[in-house]
Amino acid sequence: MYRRVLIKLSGETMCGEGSRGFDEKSVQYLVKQISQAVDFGANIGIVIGAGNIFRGEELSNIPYAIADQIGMLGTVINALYLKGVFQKHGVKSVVVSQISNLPSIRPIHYDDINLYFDAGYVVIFAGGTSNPFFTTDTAAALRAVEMGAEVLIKATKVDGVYDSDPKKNKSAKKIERLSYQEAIQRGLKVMDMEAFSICGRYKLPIIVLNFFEDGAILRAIRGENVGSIILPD
Ligand SMILES: Nc1ncnc2c1ncn2[C@@H]1O[C@H](COP(=O)(O)OP(=O)(O)O)[C@@H](O)[C@H]1O
Ligand SMILES: O=c1ccn([C@@H]2O[C@H](COP(=O)(O)OP(=O)(O)O)[C@@H](O)[C@H]2O)c(=O)[nH]1
Repeated sequence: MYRRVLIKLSGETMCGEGSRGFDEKSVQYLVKQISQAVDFGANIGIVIGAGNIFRGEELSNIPYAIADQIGMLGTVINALYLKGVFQKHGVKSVVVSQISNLPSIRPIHYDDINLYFDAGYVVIFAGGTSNPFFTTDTAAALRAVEMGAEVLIKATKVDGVYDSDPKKNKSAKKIERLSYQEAIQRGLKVMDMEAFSICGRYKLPIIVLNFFEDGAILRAIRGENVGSIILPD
């Protein structure tokens, strides 16, 4: 089992695949998946994307750096939304970020993160890496290392790593176990190369699983075989 886990959630977990905004049923499902992990006793950190609101690449009429800052603000919106629904359902959480000092957001302090976990809070990291030109996959890898996670779970729309994009190639084959090096060399685009590289450097395992498979996150945290795992050689 894993005791300390960083879960990367796509923004689309807020609304359902291919949709936009927030959908009550999707958010209920999300709260259920995270509650299961919290009730199991794991320390949970979350990095959430903003694909349900805005991705920088969607705005081609303004400079990338500015579009990406709008994207990062989207992650702050999602983090606060998540905190709100967690609160409603009795899940204790704290939002931390370096890019926003709103009344419900705290700055990131390493010492405090341990205190939050000791007190049973879910820690939601908002604002990506704080830098344009990156994505929340890279933010997830950085925050996972910073919070001392034992594993990074990428909860996404496919049930693992394939030899090519399974959404585009129906005969793609699943790879249940691989190394960071292999993921980078073969250009497997389920995650950013920067994220693979950071996790590889700090020997942090990555599990890629299907968020829409009920209970998959909990099973992965319990140490069961779910999705694909990326490990050192
Ligand atoms: N080799 C691969 N194995 C699995 N998925 C892949 C691969 N290459 C591309 N993908 C695609 O990557 C997607 C996950 O990445 P991304 O869209 O960034 O997810 P998220 O929105 O969860 O961050 C999958 O839905 C899949 O279509
Ligand atoms: O460190 C970061 C993280 C995110 N973003 C911006 O925020 C958007 C939303 O993040 P992401 O695409 O990772 O969301 P997801 O696909 O996971 O929902 C990105 O498209 C980028 O524009 C950024 O500039 N720097």
